[in-house]
Amino acid sequence: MSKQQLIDQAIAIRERAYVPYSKFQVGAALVTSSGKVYTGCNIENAAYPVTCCAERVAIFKAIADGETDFVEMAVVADTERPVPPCGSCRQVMSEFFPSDMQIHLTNLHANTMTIKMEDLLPFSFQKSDMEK
Ligand SMILES: O=c1ccn([C@H]2C[C@H](O)[C@@H](CO)O2)c(=O)[nH]1
Ligand SMILES: [Zn+2]
Repeated sequence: MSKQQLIDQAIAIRERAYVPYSKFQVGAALVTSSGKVYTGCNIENAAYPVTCCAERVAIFKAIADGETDFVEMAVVADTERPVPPCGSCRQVMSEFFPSDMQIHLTNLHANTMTIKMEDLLPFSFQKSDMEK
């Protein structure tokens, strides 16, 4: 699975976004250590805050399927710059992704930025912070 193949999967699933409110489609594709790819699109709701972002849909699909080890992710939206994940998604990513995991953020013009988890959410609250 090349970086471009992963981005292509994110672009494809983006078409399934349920976005009657924002009309802003986002797609994500997540690779597990077992080599599987889990994809996600954003799913909105009439009660706006209930919306789930594409990144979390992909992560939660994988977790529910028993996959907990992740190696790479791609996220795409029709943005001017590579799409920046929201704060809630960054926190969920930091729960499951290794600090050196690479996340490819891109747009429909192939402007791509690859960033490590620890740089996407530095000084993040972790499970270990609750253990003295
Ligand atoms: O990285 C992002 C940013 C936004 N959204 C979604 C949430 C909402 O449906 C719409 C507008 O915020 O885009 C994502 O899925 N991922
Ligand atoms: Zn988000």
